[in-house]
Amino acid sequence: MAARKEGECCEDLRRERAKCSFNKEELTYLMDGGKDKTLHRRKIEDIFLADPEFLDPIRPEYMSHEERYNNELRKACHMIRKFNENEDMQQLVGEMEGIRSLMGSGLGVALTKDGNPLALHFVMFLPAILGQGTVEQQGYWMSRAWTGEIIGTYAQTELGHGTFLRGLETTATYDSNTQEFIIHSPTITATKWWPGGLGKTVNYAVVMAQLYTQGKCHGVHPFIVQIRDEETHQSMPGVTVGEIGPRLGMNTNDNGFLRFNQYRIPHTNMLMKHSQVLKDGTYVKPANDKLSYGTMVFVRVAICFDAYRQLQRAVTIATRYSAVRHQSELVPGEPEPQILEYQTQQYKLLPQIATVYGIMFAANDVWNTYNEVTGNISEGNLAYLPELHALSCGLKALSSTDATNGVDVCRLACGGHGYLATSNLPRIYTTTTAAITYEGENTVMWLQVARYLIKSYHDAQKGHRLQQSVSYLTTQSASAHATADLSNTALVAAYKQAVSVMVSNAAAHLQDHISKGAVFEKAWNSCSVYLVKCAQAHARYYTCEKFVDGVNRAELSEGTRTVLLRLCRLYLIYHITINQGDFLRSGALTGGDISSLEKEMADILAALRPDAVSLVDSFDIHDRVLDSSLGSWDGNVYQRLYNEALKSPMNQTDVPQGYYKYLRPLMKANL
Ligand SMILES: CCCCCCCC(=O)SCCNC(=O)CCNC(=O)[C@H](O)C(C)(C)COP(=O)(O)OP(=O)(O)OC[C@H]1O[C@@H](n2cnc3c(N)ncnc32)[C@H](O)[C@@H]1OP(=O)(O)O
Ligand SMILES: Cc1cc2nc3c(=O)[nH]c(=O)nc-3n(C[C@H](O)[C@H](O)[C@H](O)COP(=O)(O)OP(=O)(O)OC[C@H]3O[C@@H](n4cnc5c(N)ncnc54)[C@H](O)[C@@H]3O)c2cc1C
Repeated sequence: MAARKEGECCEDLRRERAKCSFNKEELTYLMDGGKDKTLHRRKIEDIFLADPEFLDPIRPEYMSHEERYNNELRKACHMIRKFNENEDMQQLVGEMEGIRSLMGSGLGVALTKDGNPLALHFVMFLPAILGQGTVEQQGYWMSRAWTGEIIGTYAQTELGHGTFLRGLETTATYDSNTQEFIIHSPTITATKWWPGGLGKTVNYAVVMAQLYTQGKCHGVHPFIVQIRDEETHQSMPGVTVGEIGPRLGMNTNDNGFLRFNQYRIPHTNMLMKHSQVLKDGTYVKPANDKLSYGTMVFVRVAICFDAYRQLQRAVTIATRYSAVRHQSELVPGEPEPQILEYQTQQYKLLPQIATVYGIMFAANDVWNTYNEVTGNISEGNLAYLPELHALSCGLKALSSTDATNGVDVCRLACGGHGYLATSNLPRIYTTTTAAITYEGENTVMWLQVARYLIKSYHDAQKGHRLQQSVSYLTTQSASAHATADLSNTALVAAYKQAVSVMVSNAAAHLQDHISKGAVFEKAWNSCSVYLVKCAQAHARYYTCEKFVDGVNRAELSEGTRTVLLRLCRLYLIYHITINQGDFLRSGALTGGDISSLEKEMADILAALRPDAVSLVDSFDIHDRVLDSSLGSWDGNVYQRLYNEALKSPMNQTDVPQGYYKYLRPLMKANL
């Protein structure tokens, strides 16, 4: 593949690549999960990227909203057809994981650009059927949905409520006479608002609605609802559906609105894996009423993978550009250095490379936990559900925040050119930041983690055994850091101690408010800024621990392990230095420790500097997936910027229409 061949690059990048101290392929294999998987991924990329159907006639930024939607829909449908029509392709791409990569942050971002109208079908509609449907329901709906015979989305959020699910207003009232549910939107705020693909693309949706049967409300449950006619694609009688208008980014996802007027669906359309309504209207409770939130748990875990892949792209662009860009003088009279020579630039970029690995190791761990816990749930054991919920909320919030901040740091690190659409950094940013809001707004996610931490803290006080991710709340004490041990193990212990003290302080603050007469919920609100900090510190500790474990367990040659250990060390130290107050106040580290760590960080930046370009090369991102004038493999930055500017439709004529209509009359007004 041309974009990966050595030798075809500018002199700056050639020299950078010659300095590489480790085996790049080893890191690529580590990220993909093994050599076979890397080869497999490259093969799929080669097939899809060679297909001219996936090319855009012009940059999507120059198209109208509707043209952009049609262009992305064309490519998304071609992708599904290519997949369905070819058995070899199905074998090659694989099941859910492969198709998710085609639709999402892997290869998908090269095939469709600013949101994929079919993404929610694969990311949430199919998982909702699998996670919430009975075996018979899965058999019926999956066979139709998998091939694209029907297309669906996940319609939960309403105009009035996104976060507070118990406040959703859409109703599903069971009529035992006809054995139907009546779906209804009683108010304007009950209008479903935001679901991807809902506006114009889908003909079905999993609708989350308050279930009423035998005169009683049983809370939010999932229903498969037909939105549009399968032949004409017109909206069904009793259904009003449309698109919600332009957004910060992801504009071709056709996020939509949806209202129901006493709309009837068959009894069989309630997804009944966890709770049931019998034909006579009797309600059968689930083992845990939060099981109907399961689709969100799955997607929160998946978001962690999207987050680091977006950051990988941004930091690849910014690092290569920083090796090609020369600016200012480091030493008066000497040639202008590559901007990557500036320590401040290294401090912007190298921690982002480390963050990619930190999130990756933690995400892999949560993914394994997700599979274990869902396996247990299917056998009736729900003991680990609260821990999984807290981990998935915490890591979703940490990864989307870190990736968004990191992408913006990369954009800023490219100076003015990073602000250009052709750098692709603006689009990567608008896509990444959306994940802070969707699938559970991050502050709300942090507060869920804090709730779990405080509960666990109180359990520990009562002498109960804690689940593994919070077991440190039993064992750590607030004793001052005694030794000069600053090994990775000692730093992870310091993270644990800092959170442990913070959680115990938060519990004391809560108790203080309660002692003064506040009800628990009001006391909680009064402490919530600090509670969020506890949750963030916990998620950071967890990520640090998984990073250290991940590097220790990886099978790597000496040189590759050394570079990965440096990144790991940088990650541990970086977050200590930017949150040093937590470590000092808790007594986990001394001022002297932090000074030593700051010095060490400067040394690590210098040690990693020669490997910077090779580190991002090892992410192995194809030029078409990067889609950036600043970040391509060959480093031919200036020519690409110029060529892209020439393609602007405004440059197809010398004098614009606007000149004759507006400018000339103004300029010649006094003649
Ligand atoms: C390509 C583009 C892809 C884009 C995809 C985007 C798709 C979407 O955005 S879909 C919509 C996503 N929406 C959300 O995520 C909504 C966020 N809100 C929520 O999840 C919940 O309402 C939440 C968690 C905030 C609070 O729920 P609520 O029912 O009020 O529960 P609450 O009273 O706080 O807690 C009750 C208990 O349930 C637990 N709980 C809450 N959620 C869960 C869960 N998912 N699993 C297990 N337990 C849970 C709590 O921990 C708590 O436990 P405990 O009492 O032991 O402490
Ligand atoms: C790009 C995109 C795609 C989306 N796709 C879908 C989709 O496919 N399907 C779907 O159903 N939904 C979708 N959503 C909706 C998304 O899930 C919600 O926007 C999200 O859950 C946040 O809810 P909200 O908008 O009601 O925000 P709000 O809850 O109103 O949040 C507003 C502010 O209030 C704060 N706040 C709210 N509650 C609390 C609390 N308890 N404690 C402290 N602070 C609080 C928040 O932190 C935030 O600062 C999408 C959203 C976006 C942006």
